Amino acid sequence: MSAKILSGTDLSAEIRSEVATGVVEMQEKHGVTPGLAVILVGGDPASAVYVNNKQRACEQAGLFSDSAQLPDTATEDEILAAVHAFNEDPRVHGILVQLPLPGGIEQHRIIESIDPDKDVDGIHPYNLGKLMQGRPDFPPCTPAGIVELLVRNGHDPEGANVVICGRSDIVGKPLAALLMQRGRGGNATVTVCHTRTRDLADVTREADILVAAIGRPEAITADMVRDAAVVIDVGINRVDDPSARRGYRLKGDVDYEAVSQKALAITPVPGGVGPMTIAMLLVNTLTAARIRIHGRHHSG
Ligand SMILES: Nc1nc(=O)c2c([nH]1)NC[C@@H]1CN(c3ccc(C(=O)N[C@@H](CCC(=O)O)C(=O)O)cc3)C=[N+]21
Repeated sequence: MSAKILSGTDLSAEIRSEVATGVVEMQEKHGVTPGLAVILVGGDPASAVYVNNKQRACEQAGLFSDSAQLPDTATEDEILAAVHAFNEDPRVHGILVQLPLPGGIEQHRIIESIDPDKDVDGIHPYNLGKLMQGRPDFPPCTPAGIVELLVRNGHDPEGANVVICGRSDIVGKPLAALLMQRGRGGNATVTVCHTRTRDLADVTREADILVAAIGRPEAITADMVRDAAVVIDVGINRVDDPSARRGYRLKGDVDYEAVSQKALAITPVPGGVGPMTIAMLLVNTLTAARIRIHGRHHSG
């Protein structure tokens, strides 16, 4: 058997065009153009690629976009000042601070300085609290993208055993919360695995839906996957490849070749979860603009 490929490239294009329609409607009805600001600290080339992708996606969907690029020597106060400036900027509805921040910066202080109404990443404690209560305004982008990939491809997590490998604040933990909540994309039975999990393969083999968010290339091998499982690969590992255009290749956290022989469906890397993350960032930015216009209760 060869797994069906769940294309994030295709679905993200669909969602971005839905956002574009929403943007035009908002401009016509309210004269408002939703805007996103990205703050990038330091010169990590991978981060710069994502920031460029985000800005290009904004422009294509008709959103306003701005960015602040600070050197990796930036102080906490300088980063706080950049956040504050976008908090006060009326053209900006959403703010994303690219993580991780350089060592020595108190990441939580920066995140907590973001206006929760502009926190389109959904990582401010206020928004994470609402997520835990099953009423998120801004579901974190990568988890939200994974839920859309599942639901819109006919793999509703309701009643399924979902195993998530990885417990980060930005992927594993919020994804578990989304999948276990009541309502659309939820009602799953969720297990979260991590570096201290005993007999990991015994746990992953129970998964109807397996999510790999580990950050190590090909960590999930075929023997860890149940027949006909749906496999979601969140990994975006750069591995050296002198024959590649850029000198590296992207590899997921899943051994794609072997696992796709066994799975029912699988996301590729690149072209899977990555583009979905960006699409959901635009969705959340449109939501943030709606909230500014109508208040938190009518944000849909
Ligand atoms: N506050 C915060 N929020 C984030 O959402 C966030 C972050 N920090 N820090 C870094 C990670 C990573 N991330 C990606 C987004 C898009 C692609 C993406 O578009 N990937 C393409 C390929 C990109 C390439 O060619 O390198 C793909 O998978 O097809 C990848 C990774 C968001 N992140």
